[in-house]
Amino acid sequence: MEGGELPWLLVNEIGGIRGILHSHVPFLKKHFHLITMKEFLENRKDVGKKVQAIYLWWHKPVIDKELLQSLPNLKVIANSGVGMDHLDLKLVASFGVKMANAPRAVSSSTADTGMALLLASARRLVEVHNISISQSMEYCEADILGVKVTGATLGIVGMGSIGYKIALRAKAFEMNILYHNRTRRKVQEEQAVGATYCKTIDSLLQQADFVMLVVSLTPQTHKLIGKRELELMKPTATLINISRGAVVDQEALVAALQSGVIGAAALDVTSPEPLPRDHPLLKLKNVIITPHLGIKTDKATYMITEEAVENILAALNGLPLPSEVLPS
Ligand SMILES: O=C(O)C(=O)CO
Repeated sequence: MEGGELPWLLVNEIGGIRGILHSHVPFLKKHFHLITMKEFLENRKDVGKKVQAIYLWWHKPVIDKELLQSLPNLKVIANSGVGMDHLDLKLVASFGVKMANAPRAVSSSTADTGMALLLASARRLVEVHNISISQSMEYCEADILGVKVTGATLGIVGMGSIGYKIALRAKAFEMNILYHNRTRRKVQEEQAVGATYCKTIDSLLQQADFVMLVVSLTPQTHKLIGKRELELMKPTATLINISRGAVVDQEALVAALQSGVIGAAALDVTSPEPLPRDHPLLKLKNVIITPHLGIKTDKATYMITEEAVENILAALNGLPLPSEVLPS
């Protein structure tokens, strides 16, 4: 690829499972000269000097010391999502490289995914769909009673922009909303969505019919929900995870679901992703698993690319990045 005066942007690949979407390429090409990892690896020395930015799509390419050392003019890495747990922020910053995520583009679609899982689990949509398309016509008589969402209590763990959008949606479903967050939201913000702050996660777990995990994965939230926490939940409660698989102790979750410690789980994220085909979670009737659907809508993914471009251009022009992420 030849690229006039445009800055060089490295992406993992174009298309494929871990590649940027074909439909985003014309927009990216307006601003950058695109280089794939394959092209970079074929001519590491010449290409490496030219790359000024990386756009990470679904956590790829992997950013390690070796790659950073091969890109002496790299200024910025933009991530196609909000979670940055796949990046060693301190390492990247030590190379003088700025980082940005895409919170504006992500929050609504991820909140929709959370609500979709809540509703699908409550009304056992996957189970009844499977019965409906099976040969058996006796499904009307089957004992498939769901959980009433209206009036039920939702506990949101993590009240950032995604958590708050979930609360907005849950309010429309007339749910009682509890939340736990490192810092309490302003009273006006709580009132706007009718959410009550729980100082401890334990009290939220004890009261909620649905617990929705929306925290970032950090050393503090790793296995935040383990055996003890699951045992605090109601035996009828549903755990919904749209954050990261490692926020939950998965072995403890399997045991809790098998023994009726909790009622059900709906998981958009697991550890690892995807789960091995023989994993016990895949065999449980009271579990719904989606493949990290998160932001995946046409509009949201396009907005993510727009947000990434905005951040990259700001960094290359020496301006403040709209969604800069700093190492903590
Ligand atoms: O934004 C992210 O990090 C996501 O995982 C969205 O699902």
